[in-house]
Amino acid sequence: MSTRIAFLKGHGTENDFVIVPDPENVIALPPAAVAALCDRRAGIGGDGLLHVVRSAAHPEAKDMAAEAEWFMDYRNGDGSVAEMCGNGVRVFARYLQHAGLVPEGDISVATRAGVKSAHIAKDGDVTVGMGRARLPEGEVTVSVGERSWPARNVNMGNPHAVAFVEDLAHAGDLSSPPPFSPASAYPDGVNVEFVVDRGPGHVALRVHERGSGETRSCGTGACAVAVAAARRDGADPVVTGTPATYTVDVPGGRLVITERPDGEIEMTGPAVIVATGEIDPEWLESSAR
Ligand SMILES: N[C@@H](CCC[C@H](N)C(=O)O)C(=O)O
Repeated sequence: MSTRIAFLKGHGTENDFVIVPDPENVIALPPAAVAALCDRRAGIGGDGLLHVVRSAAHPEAKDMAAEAEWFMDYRNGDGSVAEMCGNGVRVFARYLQHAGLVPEGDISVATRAGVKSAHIAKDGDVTVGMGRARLPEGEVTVSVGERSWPARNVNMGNPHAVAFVEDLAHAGDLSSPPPFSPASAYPDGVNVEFVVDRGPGHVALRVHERGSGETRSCGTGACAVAVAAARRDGADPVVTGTPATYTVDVPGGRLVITERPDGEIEMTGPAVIVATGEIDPEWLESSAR
């Protein structure tokens, strides 16, 4: 009889993940298997999957092993690979603490977008050092039905288009990717955030995530939104020397994002482990065919 495979389920502001601990990187997780695990009817269900691997055991993370013992091999719900997941890093850190693999306090996590630092509070929030935003030049437009909006191109390790709208309902059905132009702005697809103001330093978003559809939160998206809002509001902490903090409401909760005078972005929010279980390896193998 083959060995059963452990999994956990977790979420951060209701961006939910199947967590598969696999320290030595021996579990086969081709895109079809990931999509089957993330399927909400025929699988466990999740917006994405966190494959937990020792950095030294993963070809994409070996070079980061000296700085970070654990690698977040992140996959979208459709099985595609993404560079980074902000809510995922918080949940990943919470899992490591929950499993006794790291102490409370400060840890490092290797990702495809580099090593991220995380501060874990036992029963509270997790704060992640998300690195700096890149703001590629050029005008971008996103559309939903008959409506179009200018969008800010913000790269948080993964690509985002941030559009300020009058009403979040105008974003309509976000299950399919909103069209954007020019196509050259995002050769690998994009996560699209629609944003409204809620008050000074306070915004709310809806998001279409590349590879997952509309989700109830996106951590990198919230960071991209905070940076786009700051620039729109005339604030650039690197220039002014004053940090810019935005509260970002997402359908699944609230994140607080601060851009510091050195350009580094910090994201704080919840990270919850909700269940543990076992995957039937025969089902997993057949789902990959
Ligand atoms: N939910 C994530 C982002 C996950 C990756 C994204 N869908 C992509 O393809 O870039 C977050 O919290 O940042």
